[in-house]
Amino acid sequence: MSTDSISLRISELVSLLNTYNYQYYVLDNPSIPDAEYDRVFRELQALEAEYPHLLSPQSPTQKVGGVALNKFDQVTHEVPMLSLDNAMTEDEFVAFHKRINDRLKTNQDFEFCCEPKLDGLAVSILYENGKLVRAATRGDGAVGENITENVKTIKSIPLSLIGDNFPERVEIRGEVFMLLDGFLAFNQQAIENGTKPMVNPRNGAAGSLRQLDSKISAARPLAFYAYGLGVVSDEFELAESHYDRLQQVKSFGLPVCPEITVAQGIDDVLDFYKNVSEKRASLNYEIDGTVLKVNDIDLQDELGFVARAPRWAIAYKFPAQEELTVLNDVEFQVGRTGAITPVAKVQPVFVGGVTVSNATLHNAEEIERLGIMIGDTVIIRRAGDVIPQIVSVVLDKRPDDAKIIEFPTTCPVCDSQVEKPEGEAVTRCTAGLFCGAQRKEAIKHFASRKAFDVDGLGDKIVEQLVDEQLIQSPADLFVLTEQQISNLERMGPKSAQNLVQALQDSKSTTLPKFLYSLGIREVGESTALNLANHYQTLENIKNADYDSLITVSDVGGIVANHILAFFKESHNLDVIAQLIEHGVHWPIIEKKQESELPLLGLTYVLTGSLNEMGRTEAKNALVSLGAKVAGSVSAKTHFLIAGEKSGSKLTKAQDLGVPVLTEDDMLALFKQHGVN
Ligand SMILES: NC(=O)c1ccc[n+]([C@@H]2O[C@H](COP(=O)([O-])OP(=O)(O)OC[C@H]3O[C@@H](n4cnc5c(N)ncnc54)[C@H](O)[C@@H]3O)[C@@H](O)[C@H]2O)c1
Ligand SMILES: [Zn+2]
Repeated sequence: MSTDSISLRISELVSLLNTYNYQYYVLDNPSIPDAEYDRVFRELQALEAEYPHLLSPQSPTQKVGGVALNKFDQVTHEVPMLSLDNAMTEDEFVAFHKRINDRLKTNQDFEFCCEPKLDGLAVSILYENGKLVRAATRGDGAVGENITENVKTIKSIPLSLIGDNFPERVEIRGEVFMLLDGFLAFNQQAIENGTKPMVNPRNGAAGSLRQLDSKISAARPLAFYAYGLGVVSDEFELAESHYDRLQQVKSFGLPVCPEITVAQGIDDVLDFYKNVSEKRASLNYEIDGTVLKVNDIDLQDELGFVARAPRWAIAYKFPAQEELTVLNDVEFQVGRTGAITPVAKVQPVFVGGVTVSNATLHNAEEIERLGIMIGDTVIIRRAGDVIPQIVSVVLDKRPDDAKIIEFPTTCPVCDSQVEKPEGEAVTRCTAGLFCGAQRKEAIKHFASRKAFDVDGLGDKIVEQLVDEQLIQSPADLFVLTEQQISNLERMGPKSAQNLVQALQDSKSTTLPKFLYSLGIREVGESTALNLANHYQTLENIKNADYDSLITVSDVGGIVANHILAFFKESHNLDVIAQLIEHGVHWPIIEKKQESELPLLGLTYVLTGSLNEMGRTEAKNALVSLGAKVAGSVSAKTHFLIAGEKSGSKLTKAQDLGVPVLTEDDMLALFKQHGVN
């Protein structure tokens, strides 16, 4: 490369880093992952090292990134707040260790204070006579922003130091970070409210702290750990090691990260790194590596500083959890309950310790929220064992031929209609009985105890039958031969004969059971019973429209739409027709007169355990008498039936003055109306 092209590349890199720094430090809204930033940074560092005459003192490699915004008062740091050099690999850490060993001309193994690298932002907090008087951000290292009022709202930071053994004037430095549970809750709420979620906890913390209105900071889940000192009054006697100084800071009343330990030599440090990386997923805050500091303060002083970082410390980072990649395509997978999930097919990339080529896009709303298109450069995240996610799109890198992602209008597995009920995020295939993706679940449900109750047809057998392609829908069960069944694993001629007999026997059923067996979404046993009582025949139910369906007890708008979608799908109707053709039948239901529904208009709630009958049985009996059975007690509840060990529902009923019946009262009621 000619010097010209090198200096051109250097100025390109400088301008890129300046842009990234601006997005990260000023806007608290980075457009690329840290790993990409670090690569660009290192490329620049390497070029500057090779061509020192091209190194400018204005280069981002010579400065602490960040600026103090004018909207805040400025604070000049009495001792500059620096950054840290970093090591990405064990070799780089070992090289760092050798460098300081050479510099100190020792060959001994000195101590390191080993700390997690907290992923938040550095803050300086000044106490005078034990009172918090000022807090500031790092800014450009020399001048930071006065954020005293915001810092005062952080619960783990004391407004007054404790005890009486602290310096008259002391500046504590540490990291403000966001607690993960609070971060997740905040983002979930933001998505529900249609407001902008935080990109990650680090930027969430920075954005929350750099607010003019301290009420906003106060409402965010921020916390603080101290990891160092700035100015300290001369008279105060500080300990001689970094670790002991942190213990002093702790005795002043400031929190210090409990994971911090002292290690002797390289091997112990590497153990610490390994232990913390294993613990990482279980911590309630994000860390992106370890910070390893020469423990002895005299040695620290001997080593001193370079332009932007101390020589006596290094950030040994974990492999990146966020990386850049390209979205090549989107595939749509159908889950076992019919949910259609878009899966991002990305350019394979090493992230979170493994090579990733797929990431979930969740649903249509997520695609819209991200504004993502095929061909986009995206930030992908893989943390711990969590399925890789697409975090955001790098809009600057969108190619001209980027393609819109089309959500399928029919099921990619069985080509049936899909539905996406209003207000729901999930799109589903409506062919519950027919769809290949849903086959196993649909047939297991069909054969289950409360449905067709086929003796000997457990989940394992259903799976084998489907895997062997002996059945494709519940209707195929009834044409299975003993021969076919006896060839299955753990099945002999005798059990095959029994199973065929059990299938024959199950053909005689009831309309509520039949309806329930179909596995229509959200049509449980009691809804099926209500539908059967209301319409008497399957034909009537198939022909019912929305307005009619919602008049049925227990059926709301959502359930009505599921029922309509189910019977609109011709594949489902085919399976039903086959079932009937194979001899499935049920007795005609006599329409009950209103006089035969003595509990019409009454709402019951069941709680606690019953001795004489199951809860479902009791519920069905109540429904057959016209009652509505609700899941929770409210002012609209007429009676609570409380079995043994009743808990909060009983208390609530008593509070609301809802009459409470015992199991015996209930049995008496059933007896009175001829139900047993
Ligand atoms: N994505 C982007 O666009 C973008 C832009 C700029 C910077 N960055 C990221 O920020 C990094 C540079 O930021 P930086 O200069 O703050 O350096 P740094 O974050 O790599 O290291 C210095 C900082 O570490 C923090 N820290 C956490 N735990 C600590 C501990 N126990 N002891 C001491 N310090 C601790 C302090 O805040 C300190 O200021 C880059 O490497 C990159 O990862 C990303
Ligand atoms: Zn399907």
